[in-house]
Amino acid sequence: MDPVFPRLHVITGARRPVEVVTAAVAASLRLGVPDQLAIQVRVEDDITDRAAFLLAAEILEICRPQNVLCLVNDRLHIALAVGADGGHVGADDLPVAAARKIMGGVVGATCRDPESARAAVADGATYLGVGPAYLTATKPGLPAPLGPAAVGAVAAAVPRTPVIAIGGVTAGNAGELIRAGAIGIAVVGAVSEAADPGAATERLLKALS
Ligand SMILES: Cc1ncc(COP(=O)(O)OP(=O)(O)O)c(N)n1
Ligand SMILES: Cc1nc(C(=O)O)sc1CCOP(=O)(O)O
Ligand SMILES: [Mg+2]
Repeated sequence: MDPVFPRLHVITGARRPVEVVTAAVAASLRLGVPDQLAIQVRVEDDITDRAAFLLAAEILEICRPQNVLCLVNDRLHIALAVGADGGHVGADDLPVAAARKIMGGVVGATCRDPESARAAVADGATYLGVGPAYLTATKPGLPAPLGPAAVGAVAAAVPRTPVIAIGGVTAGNAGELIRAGAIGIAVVGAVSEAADPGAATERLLKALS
């Protein structure tokens, strides 16, 4: 497992993504841990590639000078076009092996059980997003929450690969996911919906320290 793989992944939501990313990056700098933060640019499916490209390019410009990892969800052609550090794929996206073929950098893969986790790692995944850990209103249609024990079972199946727990994660429940075996967490609402996204990022980073 890479010891410097970021432990807090802030995923953009529909609301004020650039403002949220700016605040999150600034918070990581205040705490002196920009290498512990990753930003994942995630847009809804009805957003055009052009708009997604422009957003990803703007967000990469905020992240790169500060050594904050910048990933793009789903649209690996956009990750490559802007020169992001990598991308994240799930069941409806490019297969992990195909993503690995075209992406030299980080490839994240969504997995919900030990078997698919082992397969994703064999196919070249750098890290796994495992969830939903808890109930979430951010993405409809997800399976029932796994809870910390099932997240831990996935992590135990791939001991050399960072597992990032996602879905309903907050500063209050992050600790039990880490104790269960996740190396980190990914959040949308806990930062995007916060009145103060910078303060929310600080709370999450402190919960992981
Ligand atoms: C870190 C992380 N984990 C899981 C996901 C979900 O990816 P996916 O299943 O492809 O769903 P969408 O995000 O594309 O709707 C993620 N994005 N990040
Ligand atoms: C995009 C996404 N994927 C999930 C999965 O389990 O695959 S949960 C999720 C949404 C995470 O948002 P929030 O932090 O607001 O719960
Ligand atoms: Mg996807």
